[in-house]
Amino acid sequence: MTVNAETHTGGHTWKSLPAAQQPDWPDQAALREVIAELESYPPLVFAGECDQLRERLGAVARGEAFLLQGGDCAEAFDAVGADQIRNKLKTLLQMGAVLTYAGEVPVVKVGRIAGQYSKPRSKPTETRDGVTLPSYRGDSVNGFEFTEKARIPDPQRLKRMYQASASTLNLVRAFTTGGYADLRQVHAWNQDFVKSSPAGQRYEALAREIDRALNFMNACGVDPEEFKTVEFYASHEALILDYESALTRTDSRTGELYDVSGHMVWIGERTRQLDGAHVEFAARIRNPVGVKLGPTTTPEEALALIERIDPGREPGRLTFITRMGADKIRDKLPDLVEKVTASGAQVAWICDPMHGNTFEAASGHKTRRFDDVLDEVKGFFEVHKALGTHPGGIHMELTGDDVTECVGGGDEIFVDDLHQRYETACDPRLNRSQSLDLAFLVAEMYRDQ
Ligand SMILES: O=C[C@H](O)[C@H](O)COP(=O)(O)O
Ligand SMILES: C=C(OP(=O)(O)O)C(=O)O
Repeated sequence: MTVNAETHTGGHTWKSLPAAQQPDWPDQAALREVIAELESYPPLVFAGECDQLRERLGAVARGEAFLLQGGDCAEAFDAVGADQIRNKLKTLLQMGAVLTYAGEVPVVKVGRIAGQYSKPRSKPTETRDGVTLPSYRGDSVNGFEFTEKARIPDPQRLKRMYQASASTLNLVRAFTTGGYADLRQVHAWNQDFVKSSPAGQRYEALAREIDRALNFMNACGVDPEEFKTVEFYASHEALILDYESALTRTDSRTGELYDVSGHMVWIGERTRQLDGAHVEFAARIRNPVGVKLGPTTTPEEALALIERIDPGREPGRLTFITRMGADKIRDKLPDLVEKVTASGAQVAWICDPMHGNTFEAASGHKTRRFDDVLDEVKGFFEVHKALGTHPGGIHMELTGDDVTECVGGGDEIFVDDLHQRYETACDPRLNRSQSLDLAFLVAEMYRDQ
């Protein structure tokens, strides 16, 4: 990986195009200083790892693997402690074990982690009790606290984003390669959970089966190294382009540009304009790229996105993350999948059953019903089954903590419970029990497919 005068030129072509959802930084000179500093920082990931993930996602696109992508809606600078990171990872590892064992499919594990600090918003301002302030846009931009001072965009926060991402990634790497993610730990991941939750008990039964399978293999003299560590990748929305392009570097092996702020980045529903800066940025980097597709997406737009971002039609390069809403997916998805498939492109199709199913409860909490989330995933599987295409994975907002942000699930959360542990800075996440419930149900759907 080299950083030289040329490094960023190819990564700057977005600058002449309209960029949606960018902060209104009040001090441009301060922003320029921060960008220059970020440009001197070392990469957070290695370009070769991005290539490896692209290959893994190629298997997803070809129908040979399943993507589990999940984590916080918005990571927070004050939540980078070991317990919080371990809890998220543990939940994803447990979901991965369920999907691999019960779904009988290799699972590619990607966190919404170590960089998910920036949020696009529906409205630029928020009003409370007659006071109007700029909306919170993620810890990378401004503070969550509803005060004038906190809500002023501060570019120094971009450096904190880098530091928080680096610390998180460091711990994730330690956990996933240092023994914690060894498959023999399937019970340990569940220890604090087994007694308190039906999902935990169901998981324990599955973990016993995995144990028996491992013991059997061991008795046969097979003890694969692959079971001792886990391949785990980091992803986030590439929203704040000044940050992303400051971390875009020329790979010395290939001379190509990589956004080394994470392994995979995606473009959101609000920033996927074909003539916009985000698509231009994504087209220039070699990382695997995701694009969110909401219910208004036309097949022509999807095909144009493929032309821009994946002109070489390389499986794994482009992942379409559909987020239609449970009530729309069965209507809207078939045409997209059919026309994209007919074009010969091999994208990975992933279902985000969260963002199309948000509503405001009477208490004022933004929430989602577990049943709507499940229904969107069901619709996703139905559509792919009818078309003979591959339901490639799920993209979830979840946490390892026992929060009360989404209603329903086996260990049911009611609307009246929402206030108890509502901790998200933006959208509601499934808690650990709801996440595991969902993993079991998705594994069944996958096997039935
Ligand atoms: O996480 C996604 C978006 O940032 C979020 O859904 C926007 O929420 P808002 O409608 O409250 O702005
Ligand atoms: C903003 C997000 O989603 P979308 O772009 O689909 O609304 C998100 O996933 O954080």
